[in-house]
Parts: sequence; C-alpha cells; structure tokens
Amino acid sequence: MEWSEYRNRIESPEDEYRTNVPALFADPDTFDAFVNDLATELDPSAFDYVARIDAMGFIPGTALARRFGVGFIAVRKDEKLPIREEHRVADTLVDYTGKEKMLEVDTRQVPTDDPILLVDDWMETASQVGTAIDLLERAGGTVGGIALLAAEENETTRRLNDEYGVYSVKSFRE
Ligand SMILES: O=P(O)(O)OC[C@H]1O[C@H](OP(=O)(O)OP(=O)(O)O)[C@H](O)[C@@H]1O
Repeated sequence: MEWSEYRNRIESPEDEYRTNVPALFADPDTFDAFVNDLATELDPSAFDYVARIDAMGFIPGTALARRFGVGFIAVRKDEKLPIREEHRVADTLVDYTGKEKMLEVDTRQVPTDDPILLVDDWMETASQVGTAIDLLERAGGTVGGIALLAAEENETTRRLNDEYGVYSVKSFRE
C-alpha cells in the first residue's frame, strides 16, 4: 500500500504533530496491507521469535508472529510484569515525549540461541527500540531485525539499521 494511504488513515486532525496509529488497525484492509507489507520485506526463516514493545507494538507484533508461526516476547512498560526481581531486566529511558519511561523483560522468555525480530509501530529518537534491544541482549537474546510502520532517519536509526536491519513501510528524512 502507498504511504499516502497509510498517512491518510493515521493523520490526526486534532493534533497535527501526532499520528493516530490505532486508526490504522481499526480498518481491516489497511491492517492487512500493513502486515503484508512488512511480511514481504522479511525472511520468516530468519526469526524464531518476535519481541513487541508495549503498547502499540503489541498489535503488529502479534500479527507478524502468528503469520510467521513463532513465539512472542513482551517488552512491557512501567513495572507491569508480575515477576520476581531475579527474572527481570529493566531500564529507564527518555523518548520523543521528553518523559521518562521504563521498559522491562522477563529473562525466562528470551531465547539464547534463536534470532528475535523486534516490532514496534514508530521510531523517532529510537530510545524505546534501543532500550528494548539492550534488555533483550542483557537477557541473552540476539536481535536479528527491527520492523516498524515508520522510522525517522537520523544518526541513531541509521546506526540501528547498520547493526540490526530496519524494515519499515516508511522512512523519513531528518
Ligand atoms: O523513538 P522514540 O522516541 O523512542 O519513540 C517511539 C515510541 O513512542 C511510542 O510509544 P508511546 O510510549 O508513546 O506509546 P504507546 O505506549 O501507546 O506505544 C511508539 O509506540 C514507540 O514505542
């Protein structure tokens, strides 16, 4: 699907600086097109797990994981995982909002030998994606790619692309 069609779907008349990504998921044809666009860019045999960032990343991440027939790893926000400290890796970050957030992973869910595809909806400063990768690696995992609806192009996202491979429907210039 052309980016203009996605953009029309997610534009927010109420706030021109933000996108309404849930509106994309509400339309079945656009949702299918998004998952298809990502799936055709990716080699399913290259990934044994999909990790998804809470909250919007859970939606395309789940769809892609089921498409590829692989398991899920949840990267959760703000101490929602009901697990003991010994099983948790966590870190704080400041993302595009300027606010501090926390991501956490249950280390028992992270495979040590199988490549992981990390999925989210959007990457701007890449703080959330970068922190999620760090947590997965601290848990012993290997990230083999990053899949998104849209990725801004900047020094950080270029480095992530060089290191892990970024697959996105839309990449923006700085
Ligand atoms: O590149 P960054 O600066 O890290 O920003 C991108 C992140 O921000 C959004 O999450 P947000 O926490 O705003 O919303 P959500 O919980 O609804 O996914 C988006 O889903 C990405 O995870």
